[in-house]
Amino acid sequence: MPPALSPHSDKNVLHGFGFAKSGNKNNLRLSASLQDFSSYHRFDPEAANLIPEIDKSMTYSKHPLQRENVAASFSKEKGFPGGTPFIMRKRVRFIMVFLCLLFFIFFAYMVCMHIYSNWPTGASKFYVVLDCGSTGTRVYVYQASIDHKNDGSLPIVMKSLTEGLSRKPSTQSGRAYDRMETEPGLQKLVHNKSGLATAIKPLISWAEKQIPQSEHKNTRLFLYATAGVRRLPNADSKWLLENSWSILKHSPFLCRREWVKIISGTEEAYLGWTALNYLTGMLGTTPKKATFGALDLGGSSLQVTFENEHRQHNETNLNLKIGTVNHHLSAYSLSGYGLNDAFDKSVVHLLRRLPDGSIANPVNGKIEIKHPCLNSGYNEQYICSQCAAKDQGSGSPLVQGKILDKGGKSGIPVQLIGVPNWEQCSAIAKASVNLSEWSNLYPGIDCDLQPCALYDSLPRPYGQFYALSGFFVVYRFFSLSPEAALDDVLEKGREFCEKTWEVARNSVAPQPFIEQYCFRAPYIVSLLREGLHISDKQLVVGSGSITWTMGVALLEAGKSFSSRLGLHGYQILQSKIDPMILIAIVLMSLVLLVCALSCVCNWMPRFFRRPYLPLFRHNSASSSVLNIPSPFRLKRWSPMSSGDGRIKMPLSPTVEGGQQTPFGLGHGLGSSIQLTESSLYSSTSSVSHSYSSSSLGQMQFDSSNMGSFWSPHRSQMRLQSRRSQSREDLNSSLTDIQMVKV
Ligand SMILES: Nc1ncnc2c1ncn2[C@@H]1O[C@H](COP(=O)(O)OP(=O)(O)OP(=O)(O)O)[C@@H](O)[C@H]1O
Repeated sequence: MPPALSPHSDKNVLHGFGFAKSGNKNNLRLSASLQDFSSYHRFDPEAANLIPEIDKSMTYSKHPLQRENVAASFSKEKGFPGGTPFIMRKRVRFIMVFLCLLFFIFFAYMVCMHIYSNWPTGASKFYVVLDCGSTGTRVYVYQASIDHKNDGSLPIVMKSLTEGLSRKPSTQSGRAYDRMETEPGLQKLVHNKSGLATAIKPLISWAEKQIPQSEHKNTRLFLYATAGVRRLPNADSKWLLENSWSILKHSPFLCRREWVKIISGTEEAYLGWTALNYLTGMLGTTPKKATFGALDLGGSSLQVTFENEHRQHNETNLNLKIGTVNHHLSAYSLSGYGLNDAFDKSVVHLLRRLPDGSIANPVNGKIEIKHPCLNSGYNEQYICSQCAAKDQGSGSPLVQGKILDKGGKSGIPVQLIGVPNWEQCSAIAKASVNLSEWSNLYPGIDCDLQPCALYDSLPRPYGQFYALSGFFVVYRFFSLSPEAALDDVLEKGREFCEKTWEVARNSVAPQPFIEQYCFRAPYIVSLLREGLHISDKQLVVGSGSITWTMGVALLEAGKSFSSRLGLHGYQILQSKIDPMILIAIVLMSLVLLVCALSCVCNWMPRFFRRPYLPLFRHNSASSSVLNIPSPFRLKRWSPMSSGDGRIKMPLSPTVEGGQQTPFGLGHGLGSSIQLTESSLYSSTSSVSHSYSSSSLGQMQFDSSNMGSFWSPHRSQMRLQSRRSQSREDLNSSLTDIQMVKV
């Protein structure tokens, strides 16, 4: 107990409330609690212009001691050696508080985000993606959910729903893919409303069955068209998209007009790459792992995507940020390099070599083409899509006119006759790959010297690749394992070509394009080796489940989950915080909060300002207004026992006057001490903490317990009834209390 505040001091009695010396600013400052400060800041003696105002307003201003006491009591220069101006100090304090709170908010945010992002979420999201390819239209349904694994991988689980689709081995089923699809591709259904509805509606109905009905409304539906629709005239593709939208807007799913569109070759490329690297566990991992390049071979185009640190080719560059990881991609699409288009090119190639007369005078009205990649005995009509294309040399059409066959295929009908010859077939496959055959490039590209499927402006693929879609289809057709070498493909292709058409057709399960596999075998080998300069060592053949549609769902799910968590680009979704660091952050934020509250004690929650928390009260009595090291200094509180065994409290008038403890807990023991202090101290506080608004507030609480000691005094009643005590009230209270004491 500070001697200057001792109730036993004569000087204290003389000066009323323990202000031992009018000139002792230390002691005087001790008498003011934290709560006083902001209420009485106008008492600052350094703020000269305020003093006359104070003098005028204060009822006790004529009392020299009190006047001096007040001035001394609120002089803060003790806390700031050098006499910093009050406004400056106020600003510093404000900035400190602001910084503390800022840090506290930041740390609290970090902790919340960590907890929130690791919170197991049962909720999953569904996505429906319609892939309108050149070969057909398919629907994919994905279910996405969050799953935090501790291996640094992306915390999104993407599941493809395939209920009702039975996957059979290639010997039993010709269907290479595990998907719901309709044929032909949309590009063959221009201005055919009923055909379009037949192509789309069954897919939507199937998707509806995959997803719980309650989720239909919230399930996003996307229709993305690729190469087949991409190469249509603008008016035709527009018609297709508008009419597709008319069907889809009536579906139970959530669909917008802008989600019904043609995606560019580059988009298709990076979406496929995203799906591949997600499924192989390479996407967005921390630390970053080497990703796989993707070779996605469709019916019409080939998409090439790989991570490329050398970014000299701007038009193919793409920056993809997944989680905290940046991926610099090269992504491009080679139109006309898909399996179906490549076979078409082989027909064009042969057509070009026909004598002019055989085109001008077709046999029985049909142009006959002997194809070295067709089995003997094969003799079928074929609609050549590119035969009506302009001859690159002359600029004139190869064949005049264009017809639509029964299936809606547009092109020139030709009669294909199988005349198998493996060497010639391999040469035609190579010609289909060589860009100089299909462009005005001169001189032609030497496939041994440079990747002859690529323009100079396109970056050469490097690194490890997954060969997807069409590559997978060919491998599956020949029952090759994913590890099989390209020479194995050639071997199988040669064997297949040597069979008669009858034998060849019956050697596999019924499926489309059986006749083309004799060509497809040397074609994919030539495309990889000569067109792209990719060797066996760089290659793995991927499964049919890896499609760009999963990339759509994945990126959508990423957006949706990260925005739900208030995060950006999965950054925090991905971040892993060590539990020890987390604990440190929690502690740090609490310390900062306490610091902030200490700085502005008036902001301290009322709970902490209650007198039954002796720690705080005592502190305020023993420290200066501005120099409070810690509000929680328990050890400094020590109730004293009076000679008669009752509890004595510092500065307690009850002690001096031999007053009984209001709760009758006269024998202060153990845990009762605080309670006793709490009730007793209210009287004490009204004296020693006479400027404390919290004390005043406390007095209100304690009045009912104070019994006769306080109740007769009008001033005390006033104190009890008003929490926000004005200065005048306070002064008059002080005067009254002084009188009581006397
Ligand atoms: N279910 C299937 N069974 C057997 N082969 C198939 C099947 N679906 C497609 N194919 C073959 O695989 C090739 C590639 O098909 P895919 O679906 O990947 O391409 P697409 O999407 O139609 O083409 P693009 O993206 O160029 O428009 C097709 O040309 C076809 O020959």
